Amino acid sequence: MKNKLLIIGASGHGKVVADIALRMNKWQNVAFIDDNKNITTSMGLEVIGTSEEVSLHINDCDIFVGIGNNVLRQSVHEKLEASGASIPSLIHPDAIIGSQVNLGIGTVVMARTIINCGSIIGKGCIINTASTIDHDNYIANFVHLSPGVHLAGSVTVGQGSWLGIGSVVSNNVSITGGCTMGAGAVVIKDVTEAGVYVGVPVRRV
Ligand SMILES: CC(=O)SCCNC(=O)CCNC(=O)[C@H](O)C(C)(C)COP(=O)(O)OP(=O)(O)OC[C@H]1O[C@@H](n2cnc3c(N)ncnc32)[C@H](O)[C@@H]1OP(=O)(O)O
Repeated sequence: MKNKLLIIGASGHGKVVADIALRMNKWQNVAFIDDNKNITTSMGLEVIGTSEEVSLHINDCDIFVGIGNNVLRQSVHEKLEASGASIPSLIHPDAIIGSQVNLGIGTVVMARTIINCGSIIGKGCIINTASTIDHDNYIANFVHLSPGVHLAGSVTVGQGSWLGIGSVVSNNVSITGGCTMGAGAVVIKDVTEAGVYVGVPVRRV
């Protein structure tokens, strides 16, 4: 671990990421990188350059991708990882993490989230505010669980899927990669084809 943290992305999601990093109190300095040259500060923190300049900071900073879009976050994260960057995981002090939970690098766990025992969370995931992941879930890489998502026991969510705000998944259900579940969706059976799903119970749109 380094004593500086650089967050790639200074807009909405990046700001929440920075807030969590500051509350963790592990880094002496937290700053942003952003490709919008008009943004010079965010959250009172300095924006020190664009993504082209990230390589200049790899030796002296931990680096975290604070980009909400799953595809873009995956692409930036994978380049960083390949270049040997030190990528932390970030956990809000008010999150509750059970025993035998594994969290991948580049994953952020936001306030009031609960992850119960035996769950595995991949890398580059967003476990957003007040979501719950019950026991023995498997969340693959680059998934976003929006605020207030509730996953029952033994749920699987495949790579890059995005579950919209307030969506709910029943126990033992598996959602394949590349899915979008709309706000308030309820998933009661396996979803085996990538696509956009909405409603209670979900239908593909
Ligand atoms: C901190 C944060 O902000 S994290 C981000 C949280 N944000 C969210 O959770 C947003 C989730 N996004 C949604 O729910 C979106 O509506 C999506 C992604 C599911 C669909 O968006 P689009 O692809 O633009 O679809 P579009 O708006 O054209 O809707 C297609 C159809 O699905 C319906 N639909 C869309 N969303 C929903 C929903 N959540 N529940 C029920 N029906 C829905 C529409 O009414 C429309 O139906 P119709 O064809 O009968 O008219």
